[in-house]
Amino acid sequence: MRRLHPLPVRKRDFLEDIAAVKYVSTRGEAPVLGFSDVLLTGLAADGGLYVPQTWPKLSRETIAGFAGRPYAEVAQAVIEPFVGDDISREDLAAMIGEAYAGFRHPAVTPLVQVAPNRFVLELFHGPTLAFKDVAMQLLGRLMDHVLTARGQRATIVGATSGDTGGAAIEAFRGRERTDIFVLFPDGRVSDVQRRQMTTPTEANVHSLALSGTFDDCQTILKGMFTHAAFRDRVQLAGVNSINWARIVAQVVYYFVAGAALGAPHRPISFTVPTGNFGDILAGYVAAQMGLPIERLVIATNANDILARTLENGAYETRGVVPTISPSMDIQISSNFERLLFEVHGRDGAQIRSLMARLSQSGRFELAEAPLAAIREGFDAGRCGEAETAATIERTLRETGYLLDPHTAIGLHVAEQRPASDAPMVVLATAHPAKFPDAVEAACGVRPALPPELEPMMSAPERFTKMAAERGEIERHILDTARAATMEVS
Ligand SMILES: Cc1ncc(COP(=O)(O)O)c(C=O)c1O
Ligand SMILES: N[C@@H](CCOP(=O)(O)O)C(=O)O
Repeated sequence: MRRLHPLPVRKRDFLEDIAAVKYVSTRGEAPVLGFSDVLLTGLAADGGLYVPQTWPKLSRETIAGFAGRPYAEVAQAVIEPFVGDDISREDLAAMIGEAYAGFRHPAVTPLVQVAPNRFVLELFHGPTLAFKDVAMQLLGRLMDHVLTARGQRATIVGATSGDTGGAAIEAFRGRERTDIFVLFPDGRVSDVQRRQMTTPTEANVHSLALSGTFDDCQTILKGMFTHAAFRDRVQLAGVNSINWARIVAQVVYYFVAGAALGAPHRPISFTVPTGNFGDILAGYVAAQMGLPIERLVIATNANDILARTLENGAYETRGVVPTISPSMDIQISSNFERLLFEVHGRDGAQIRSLMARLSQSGRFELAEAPLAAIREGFDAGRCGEAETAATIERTLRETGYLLDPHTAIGLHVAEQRPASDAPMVVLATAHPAKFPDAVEAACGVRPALPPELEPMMSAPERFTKMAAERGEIERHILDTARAATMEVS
């Protein structure tokens, strides 16, 4: 632990726009809320996702000034305009300082050069070795802060394809005001990921292994949020990237990397291993705030719905295929809805219509103009199983750098891109030690866990196996959650 004291707080006048931001739903029919309410609400009551009414802007001088500054200082400048007056500047600074003090690297998210003009942004130095920690360590503190101020409790439910679950449990374990339930697809996560969810002994932690895929877990979760009686009775809150606070915390590292590589004086490109579209959406937000981004490149595994959509304009779900990058085994990318909202002129009615078509027929077609608007900022590429393994092996052989399978997908897709003067940053979303079997099979090297995580590999596991059936899961939560208070229909 390096720093537990609040950071020195800078004056607000270095921001162009500090007005308190209000949030609207992508489906246009939920109440307009402030930051703290959005934080506790998760999914909007109309099934949409909250986005800020306007995008705060950072000046070029502010962005240039981020170069070489401590991570926590940049985080304060980027996050504060989204929080507004809901949380005091001093409290926010203290929470940011604490959230990143425990990271294993002093830079929090260091950049590593792997080729001329190509960099890996290591996002895995948090407690559970995944990029999720960057947002989740702050989210746990923010929620606790708001719940304490309001004298409330909450029941957190999260859906995970492997990493969100462990990071959320780590952030909320033992917290007095929350119970946390994590739904994960049984048999479809790595041993390390499963043990991060099943070995914590705190009474407020509940891991549920569902027979199904991540998409089943996420659909059940969204169903709970639109089941008003259940939602109210357990005081439901969410920690997936449907929660706007998750996205905001992930915007920070785009600015950190961009400024380190010369922004705003030159544009930067980012390739992002993508599943639920939260991480790359944070890049889009950074661009809206003023970071010059040349391209945002979506990298997918065989579950390539987003790559297909960019190719032919049809967003069409297919069955989830298990891969050696299990955290990206996702076909319904929740946060794509936030981008759809932007490219449809923020028209909630159009988003309701697209989402209704998706739930009725598993597909919708994008009109020409919104598709063109998406293609203006984003590219996409896919990487198969053999290419993922080959990228791990070749990168280790040629550079000595050991990739996890998700990051390997990003690097492979980045390598296929035409040459450009803009530096390319590949987001390294997980530490290779989370996927030791896949990494060893690819390159013969078995990455070791940091010593403090070793004991969990032989600790007893505790989890409940359940069918992917929302009613049964809701009953289980009602029986177990300490925040449940009244009858539900
Ligand atoms: C290791 C890893 N890489 C990439 C992703 C995809 O990120 P997102 O869901 O934000 O698109 C995930 C899961 O979210 C992940 O855990
Ligand atoms: N890949 C994620 C899936 C959930 O994504 P989230 O960012 O919406 O929480 C995981 O590892 O659980």
